[in-house]
Amino acid sequence: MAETIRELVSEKAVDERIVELGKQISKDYEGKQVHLICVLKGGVFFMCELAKRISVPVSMDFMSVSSYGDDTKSSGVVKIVKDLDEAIEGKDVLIVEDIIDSGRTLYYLIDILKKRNPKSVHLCTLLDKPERRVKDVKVDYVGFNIPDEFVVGYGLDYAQKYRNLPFIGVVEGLE
Ligand SMILES: O=P(O)(O)OC[C@H]1O[C@H](OP(=O)(O)OP(=O)(O)O)[C@H](O)[C@@H]1O
Ligand code: HPA
Ligand SMILES: [Mg+2]
Repeated sequence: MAETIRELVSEKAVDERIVELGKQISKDYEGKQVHLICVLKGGVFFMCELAKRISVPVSMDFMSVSSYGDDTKSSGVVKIVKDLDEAIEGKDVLIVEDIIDSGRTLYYLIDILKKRNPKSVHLCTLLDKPERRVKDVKVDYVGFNIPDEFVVGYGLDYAQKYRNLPFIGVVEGLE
């Protein structure tokens, strides 16, 4: 069977939810500057759209990490592939992710970032799959809770494809 994409969250619903999240974040960070940290590559579409909807001052930085599953030697530990350009000491950091699935990536990343003495660290994700959680991660802002299905679009890929879809879809017809 050929791969097809079934829409799970429409473009309109994603866009509207991002506006709401931007309003909530602007309220919560009133009087502060929020330092957005994008986890590449998946977080990039969401972070750009979210940043446009935040009305307090925003600065941005980017980080790339590689996660290793249970079947590899490093037992789920995250490795930094591209580090941040700037120090985060004293900053109000908001990590922006496309999805929290097992929680492994963020569990390790939050630990790494907290050691750099930011003023605060919070987490915003477009999608959360709570059923799949292996590592406990506190998520402060969630766009949508989704069921345990493999999703693509809005930054999320399947074998590097489909990141550019403007909606969230489920890949069907996988072997
Ligand atoms: O909660 P977890 O089980 O750790 O999964 C979530 C992470 O996995 C995906 O990234 P991936 O490592 O595939 O890289 P990408 O963003 O470049 O696609 C996603 O963007 C999250 O960062
Ligand atoms: O459902 C998913 N889709 C794409 N990438 C992912 N990384 C973790 N979960 C997912
Ligand atoms: Mg991915």
